Amino acid sequence: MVYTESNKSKFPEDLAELSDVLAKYLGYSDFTAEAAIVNYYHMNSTLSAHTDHSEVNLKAPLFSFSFGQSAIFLIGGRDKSVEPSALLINSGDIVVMSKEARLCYHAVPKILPATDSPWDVLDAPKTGIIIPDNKNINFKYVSQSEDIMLSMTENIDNKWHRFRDYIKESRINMNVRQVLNENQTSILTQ
Ligand SMILES: O=C(O)CCC(=O)C(=O)O
Ligand SMILES: [Fe+2]
Repeated sequence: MVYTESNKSKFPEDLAELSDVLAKYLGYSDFTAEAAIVNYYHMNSTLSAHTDHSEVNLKAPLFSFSFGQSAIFLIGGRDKSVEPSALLINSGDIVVMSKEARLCYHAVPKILPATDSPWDVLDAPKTGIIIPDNKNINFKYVSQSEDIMLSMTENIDNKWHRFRDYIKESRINMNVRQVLNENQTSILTQ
């Protein structure tokens, strides 16, 4: 069993908020972000062909957020006889695996150097960085929005270089799923 009630923690509020905004935008009004895998890739990392089938709810879409270096993403069919298509995934791209694609085989055979490096923008003195005014945003999941705004500002001012040095040679993928069916409150009562 991949998912158990005895081994779980609270889903991060900011990622829940981001997933909710995307779900609403795409028309998936019932989507709830309940589990996420964070994949860390070095330049020589690969992820072999697999399907994501451990969730109780296999109808809900899967949202895949990518940052940093680029990747070749292969997506095939429900079995390995289908020849896959290749997509180039760049930093900031979101792959949505929904409907037929939800249970298709996929893989990451290659990480490629990004041609664009948006993380360097923060080296320039405060150009292009707009911290939104949280008073005008209605958050659904984020409870302490002031804290998030504060840590964003602090990270930009003091800690950004650490992330920038890391991401120059890495790719981070956050793979968000709904686990339970609608009206289901725990993994035990399916
Ligand atoms: O890194 C990616 O783009 C895909 C990751 C993935 O397929 C997974 O976590 O199941
Ligand atoms: Fe996957």
